[in-house]
Amino acid sequence: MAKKNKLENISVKEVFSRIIWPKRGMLLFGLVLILLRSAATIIPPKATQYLIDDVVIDGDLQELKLTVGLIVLAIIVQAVTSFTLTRILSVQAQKLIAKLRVQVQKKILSLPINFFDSQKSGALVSRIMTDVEGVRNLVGTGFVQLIGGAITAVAVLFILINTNAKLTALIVLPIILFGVIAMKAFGVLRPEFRKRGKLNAEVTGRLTETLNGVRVIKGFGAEQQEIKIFEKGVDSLYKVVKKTLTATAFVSSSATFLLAGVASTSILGLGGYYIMEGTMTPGELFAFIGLLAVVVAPVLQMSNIGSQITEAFAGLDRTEEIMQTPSEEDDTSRTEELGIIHGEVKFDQVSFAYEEDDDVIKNVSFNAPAGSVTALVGSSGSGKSTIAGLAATFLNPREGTITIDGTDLSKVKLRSFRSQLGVVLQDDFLFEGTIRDNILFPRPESTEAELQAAVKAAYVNEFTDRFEKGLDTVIGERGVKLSGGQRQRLAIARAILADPRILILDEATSNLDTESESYIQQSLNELMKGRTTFVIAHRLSTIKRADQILVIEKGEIAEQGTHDELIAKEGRYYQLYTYQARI
Ligand SMILES: Nc1ncnc2c1ncn2[C@@H]1O[C@H](COP(=O)(O)OP(=O)(O)OP(=O)(O)O)[C@@H](O)[C@H]1O
Repeated sequence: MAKKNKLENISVKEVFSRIIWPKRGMLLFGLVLILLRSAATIIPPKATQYLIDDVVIDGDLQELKLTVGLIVLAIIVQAVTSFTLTRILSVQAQKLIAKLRVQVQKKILSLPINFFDSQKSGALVSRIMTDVEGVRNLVGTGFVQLIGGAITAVAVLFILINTNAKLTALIVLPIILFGVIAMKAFGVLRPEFRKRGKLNAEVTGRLTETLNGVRVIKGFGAEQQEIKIFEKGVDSLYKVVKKTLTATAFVSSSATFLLAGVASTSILGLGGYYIMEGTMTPGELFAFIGLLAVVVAPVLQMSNIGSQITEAFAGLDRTEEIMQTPSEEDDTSRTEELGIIHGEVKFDQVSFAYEEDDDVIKNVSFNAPAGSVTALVGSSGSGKSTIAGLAATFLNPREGTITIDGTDLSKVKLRSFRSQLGVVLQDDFLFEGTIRDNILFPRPESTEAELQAAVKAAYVNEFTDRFEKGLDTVIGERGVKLSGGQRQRLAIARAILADPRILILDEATSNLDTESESYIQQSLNELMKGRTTFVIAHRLSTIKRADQILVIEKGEIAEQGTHDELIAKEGRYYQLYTYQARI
């Protein structure tokens, strides 16, 4: 079951051990570069002090050249270290983002079907692509700058105390005040950043649905409705972003006001007075102000980085929520590895509920011998898809057992079962690519001969032969559009190639012309041959050739038998058969 939106904060310790520690070598190198850069930033003010107080006064031309040379060198070191730092750390951060995206996508694909029922696909896309981006602030320049900045600030503070303790005291108070403001602001920011991630996912999710459903929206002239919903979503997103911007701006401007404003003007005033008094040289004051900038710059930077890191944590909180959701395979009771199966499926008093205490399948028992075809018929909402979902292990019984060749399906390792399962659904999933890729996708390692055999068995070549590029024709948004019947045959070819022992078939209801219909029937016959098939049947021809028909009513088996038996019985099936043209 998907964990209900209860967000646990990911702890600093966890982030440290999982994200920062593995990159320690590179981060340490980054730190060394930062310290080197900091040392280089201290040189110009100190050298200038020497220049003003000694070199110029002494008129020593040689020393003047040397001092200016040293300043130039320091500036070059600053430039080179800054470049290397950004280059190395940012690239590493992007590498980590790529890795995390892969992990999150893998995890999401491992989650049970009911997780997807409760999530918008667009929202999941945003979780995979956007939520992990924040880590660039942890591994990128952010974290290292935070540490490096703090070390530099403390070191320079010592130099300042050494130069003039009283003046230094003047700047400590505003720095502490700023620290308090920043901490408060970050506390406010984290939930807001998290909310932003959630809203972003929601808006993206709805947008994806809108674009996918554009035919229905236009068909009902409902564009205005969608525009309003999107506007509302975007507006909430904007409001949250505004709030985070306000908090971040408040932090940076209070830093500018307290540190650059209050601290530096007081120093200018008091320092000027000291010069008049003769207790400080102009060079010392100049150096002091220059060094003050070296202290203030990382503190200012820290305020920015602080919010970036807060953002990173918020994103990781959301990623963590996904990573903590139990995967299908996490079920510790799934220990049995299935070998090659015959395919006998038995339902023994199976009940199932989507919502607690509301059984949609009640006490269903039947036996599907290996290689037999079981047709599920019944009115809409009676539970046909749910039974098929149970047989496919997409759902697990609440009560009762389903066995495969006598092994309890709920104890079986999913991979060992699903590798022998095939599903062909209504309006089956085809992706943009060639027809060949679409058929090969469950079994990419198949040989050309196997592929050709599947293509023939499903009568796909009947239409691909007419395409100039045959099986290599691109289909989808930017390629050839296939008709409903052609799509179905392609999906059938895919299933034939996969050669499953158990087949779940949700027959498409679309009306096809007689020629297409006959191709589909023949390819379905080919597909079902020798496989245990559960078919949610809409074609009379499929139902007639089924070994058994289960008539499902309100989650129960109302009748069971072959077509002839059930017609002779003149019960529910007979009614459905005679009153409805299609079942
Ligand atoms: N994911 C779900 N969450 C909650 N309830 C569901 C879910 N899927 C189906 N149901 C409910 O379970 C019942 C059986 O649905 P099911 O899809 O199995 O019926 P069906 O016979 O396949 O219907 P149809 O022929 O219309 O596809 C219905 O009442 C439906 O509303």
